[in-house]
Amino acid sequence: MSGFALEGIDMTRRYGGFVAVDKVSIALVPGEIRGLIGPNGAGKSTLMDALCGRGGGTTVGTVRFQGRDISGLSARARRRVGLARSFQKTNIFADLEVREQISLAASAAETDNTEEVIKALGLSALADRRAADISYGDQRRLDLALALVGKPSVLLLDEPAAGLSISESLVLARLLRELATSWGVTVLIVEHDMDVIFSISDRITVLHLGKILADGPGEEIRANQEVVRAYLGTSIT
Ligand SMILES: Nc1ncnc2c1ncn2[C@@H]1O[C@H](COP(=O)(O)OP(=O)(O)OP(=O)(O)O)[C@@H](O)[C@H]1O
Repeated sequence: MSGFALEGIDMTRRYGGFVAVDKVSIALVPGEIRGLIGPNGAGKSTLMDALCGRGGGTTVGTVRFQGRDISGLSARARRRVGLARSFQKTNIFADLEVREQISLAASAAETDNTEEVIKALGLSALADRRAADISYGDQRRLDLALALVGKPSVLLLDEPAAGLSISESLVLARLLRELATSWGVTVLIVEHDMDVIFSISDRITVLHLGKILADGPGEEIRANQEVVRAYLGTSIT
């Protein structure tokens, strides 16, 4: 056993002749929240896809989940062992009620912790409302609920705070932090909101042009001049 919750070793993904992710290795310790940042097109979503077995292109590399090589498993089988993924675009069905959607996701994941997820995500008061009728911030929380059905031990989150106001983003960040602690979930999160990333990540990995540019605790990343030049610019101090 490696002791890691999730490891990607020498992960490469090509789309035709284009290398979107180039020999990237990443290892998450159980319970950590890892931020994954970098400029547009750096390969962040592609790396998540490669880890969870989704998307097109050709993937090379090894994915280990709690020490077990899962590189040969389909995305569905990886979900079943406990590796969940959420997407930039919301996955919810506008016409279904909140509880119905979570329950549907639960039966697809062959589990039934609908009520537990509703409670943990603070969705009880909205459970009987159609997704179309709740606020965008609540819809993003529902998205997170769908990914958390079945209590996956590793969660890959792609821009969960996209489109949220600063205060909504920070509420979501706090919720994630609490869930990571109380449920022991390990999280890899891609997010362009640097307040969210720096406030919740135990460690941050920076991708640039498909490769790892830096990896370390937040304060180290903020002080890294290469990272500042490639991504953070002067927007963060
Ligand atoms: N299905 C695909 N076919 C061809 N090229 C792709 C495909 N998916 C992604 N790419 C390319 O791979 C590169 C990495 O894309 P990716 O979406 O992973 O970047 P990202 O860091 O997540 O960017 P963003 O922050 O804008 O979401 C980009 O140049 C993108 O155009």
